Amino acid sequence: MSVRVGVLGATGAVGQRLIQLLDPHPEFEIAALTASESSAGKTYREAAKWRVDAPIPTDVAEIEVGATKPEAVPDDVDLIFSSLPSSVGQQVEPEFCEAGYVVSSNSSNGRMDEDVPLTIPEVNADHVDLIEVQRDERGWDGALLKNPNCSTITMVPALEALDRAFDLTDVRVSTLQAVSGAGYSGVSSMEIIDNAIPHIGGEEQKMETESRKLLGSFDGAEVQLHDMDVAASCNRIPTLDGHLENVWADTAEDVSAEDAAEAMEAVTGVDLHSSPDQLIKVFEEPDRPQPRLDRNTEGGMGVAVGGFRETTDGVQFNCLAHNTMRGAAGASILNGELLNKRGYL
Ligand SMILES: NC(=O)C1=CN([C@@H]2O[C@H](COP(=O)(O)OP(=O)(O)OC[C@H]3O[C@@H](n4cnc5c(N)ncnc54)[C@H](OP(=O)(O)O)[C@@H]3O)[C@@H](O)[C@H]2O)C=CC1
Ligand SMILES: N[C@@H](CC(=O)OP(=O)(O)O)C(=O)O
Repeated sequence: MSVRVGVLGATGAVGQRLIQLLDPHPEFEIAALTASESSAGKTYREAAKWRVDAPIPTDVAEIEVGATKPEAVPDDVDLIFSSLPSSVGQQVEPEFCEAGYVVSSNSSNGRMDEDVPLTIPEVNADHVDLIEVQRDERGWDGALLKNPNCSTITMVPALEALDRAFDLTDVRVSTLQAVSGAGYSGVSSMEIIDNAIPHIGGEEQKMETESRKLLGSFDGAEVQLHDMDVAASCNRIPTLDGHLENVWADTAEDVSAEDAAEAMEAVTGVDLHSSPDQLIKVFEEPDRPQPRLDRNTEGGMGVAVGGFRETTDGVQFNCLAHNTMRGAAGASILNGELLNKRGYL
């Protein structure tokens, strides 16, 4: 039997990706859509300025959009996906959890809260059980699970492979991020065409902290952050989708370029519908991965890496992932599948 799901922020850039991925999903059935007061009461077709490069699903198009509050969502909805602005998520996500809903959220609010699990199922699925601690502390029947920031998701699977084999000590990363990461009206064409912007508010700190939580260890009570040092520099460039990152990773154990590529190539997906068979695709060509050519690796749920070089204390490499698929909507859905499999719904 399929799980009835609701989507908060369903009309936005990430919300539309969620609809695209949920409509044909074998485990989930879309039962409720919400957005701001200005969209509430309209059909989804009227409320959403549909911008996905595939037709709007006809059955979803006729659903009436509700206000973003628990009373507007039917009680028989088992799982909520949230892609709200973080200032709105901060306020309403706890209200949904308190009302008994389990929420898989893409928004940045609360990601570093001590009792909120932050997961990439292929990397740290065990952290999901932090929900038990959360429920004890907050008295919720529902639960809140987060996926990380899109730039963080892009590098962490590769870092995890290196850490497991060679012990990471320091990570330095510089990003080239697509405009879709800022939302449809986030960066004006006059700002970004023929340009690069060396500032994305709050992004560097997210990469530096969320990566240490994801690679941290969970002992059943709390997550100890990984003790590696991470420093990031984030840049917006005029690509549409796909964040490309240049990473320098220092390790305690000796590592060659070949060893690093082999460790990453060996990473498989997990037994969840949206997890690819091979999580990390290694390119031999020195000029790959590239956003336009490689962002749809494994249907947008894979990570592409290449450009390996040995450095004095470790390796340098490049990595790329689709920021609204693996980096946002796909990540939330994968977390929803994890919640379902672990019996949290
Ligand atoms: N774009 C991306 O690649 C990524 C985005 N994110 C994060 O995901 C979240 C959504 O991003 P994105 O889809 O780009 O944002 P959009 O601005 O495109 O969409 C925001 C959504 O939230 C709704 N909304 C806005 N204000 C309110 C409110 N006061 N009450 C209820 N609903 C409201 C909007 O409804 P309405 O249409 O009615 O205004 C819309 O559905 C953000 O937290 C963002 O940081 C994370 C990773 C990647
Ligand atoms: N800041 C990211 C997208 C984003 O919204 O991230 P977060 O989920 O951490 O708010 C970008 O601009 O590409």
